[in-house]
Amino acid sequence: MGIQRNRSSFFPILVGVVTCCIAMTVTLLMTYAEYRWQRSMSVSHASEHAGQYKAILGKALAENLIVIDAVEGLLRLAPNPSYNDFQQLVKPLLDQRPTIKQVEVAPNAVIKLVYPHSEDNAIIGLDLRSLPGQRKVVEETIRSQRFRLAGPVNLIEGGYGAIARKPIFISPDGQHDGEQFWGFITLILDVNRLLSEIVSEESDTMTRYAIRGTDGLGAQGGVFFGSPDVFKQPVVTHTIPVPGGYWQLAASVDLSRISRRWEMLMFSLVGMVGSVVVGVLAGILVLQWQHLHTKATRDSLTRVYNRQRIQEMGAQEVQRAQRYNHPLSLIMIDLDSFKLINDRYGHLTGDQVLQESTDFIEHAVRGCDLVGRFGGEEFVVVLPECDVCEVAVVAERIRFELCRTLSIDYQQVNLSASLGTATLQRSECFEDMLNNADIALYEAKRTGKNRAIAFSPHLIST
Ligand SMILES: Nc1nc2c(ncn2[C@@H]2O[C@H](COP(=O)(O)OP(=O)(O)OP(=O)(O)O)[C@@H](O)[C@H]2O)c(=O)[nH]1
Repeated sequence: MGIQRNRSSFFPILVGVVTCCIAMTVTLLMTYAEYRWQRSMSVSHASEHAGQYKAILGKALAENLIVIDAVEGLLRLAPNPSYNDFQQLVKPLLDQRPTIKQVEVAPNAVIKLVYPHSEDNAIIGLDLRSLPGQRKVVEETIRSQRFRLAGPVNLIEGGYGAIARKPIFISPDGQHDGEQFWGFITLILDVNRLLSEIVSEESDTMTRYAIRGTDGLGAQGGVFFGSPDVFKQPVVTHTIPVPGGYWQLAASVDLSRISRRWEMLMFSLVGMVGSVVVGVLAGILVLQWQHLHTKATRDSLTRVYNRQRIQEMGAQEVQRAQRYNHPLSLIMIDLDSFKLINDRYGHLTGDQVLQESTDFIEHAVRGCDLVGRFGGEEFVVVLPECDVCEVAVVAERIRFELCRTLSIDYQQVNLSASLGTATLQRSECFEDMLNNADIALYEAKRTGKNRAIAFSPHLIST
């Protein structure tokens, strides 16, 4: 009985802890699902934007490079155009293309026409082959006859730009494509401005973009926008064709930032606190339920089963015993002259006697026997698997346990009890057993108390 009580007092704690663990597991799973969702959102956001940036950059480059075709058309018509003619053609084109810093025409690789022009323009008359940094590229461009986009590099005229340099080759009549190198048409592109679309739209701090491919070398070229780290674990890469090669644009998502986002931290924190609260509430609920259940089934003074519960359980035991043809017995116990105890020592002492008597009864029976207070100073014990001989032994043991002098508040209280026993017969119900035990108990009282008497039919007639 004692072990059962301990177990039931641990039960609310167990339910609370298990509920808390389940809630925490659910929280962790939901946090992980949220992390996965955020990650896939970030990746698709990065992929979508990278695709847009590729399109924007590709379009901007194509629009800018058209200017070279326009200048080339002019040169084919007039191989030695005046600055005015050159300016009239180029000015409106550059007004619409702010990313072009400069247009240069360099017959035989010597810069002659520059727009926008300034009087002290130091580069007029400059032979491109004399520039240590560009000499190799210039010569390679003439040799390969390839239109190339060099850089981005720091420009001698200041700033950071990419140089789109187209070598022009003419036929002997000077009008058409041919074998003879004529010179260069060069566009200087303001790369920072060109990339401003990306820079300005880079508001999402988790997504980072980078571009590499200095001199059109693609994956082999240097990184000229963003961090090289982006190329370590990119979620998407795009190729942007440029004259003579390609640029490579990549996007990466800083996944560690997702788990550090305040929404995620709040979600986890609220989930954890919520789990503890749910666990505590579940424990309290079970405790309340246990309390109500105990109130409904236990006697408040002695904590053994109350009359209603012992009758329910007794009826179940009768059904079980009859179904499996097993023995079942019942003992009715009545403390002797209890009124006298109350009158002499007071009700409080009487209550204590009832509590101690309960302990003695429980001590005298097996753990599987059911002990209940039937009312007043009357107790009932239901004994499954106990036949007429065994119940006599148990009844005697209880009588012996209850026949003693109790010391309560320095007062000596003499205690004894009378007992009536009944053993289940074939067609009886639990009420019949109670009646029979009561008849036997009455006989025990009548014949001098402090004794146990077994029911037999002849007692009915006496
Ligand atoms: N202290 C206390 N007394 C109770 C309680 N329930 C019933 N009683 C008292 O128990 C006494 C029972 O008295 P009786 O029915 O005359 O029985 P008795 O004095 O034991 O006499 P016999 O049964 O013939 O031995 C009454 O005085 C009731 O008031 C209780 O919960 N606490």
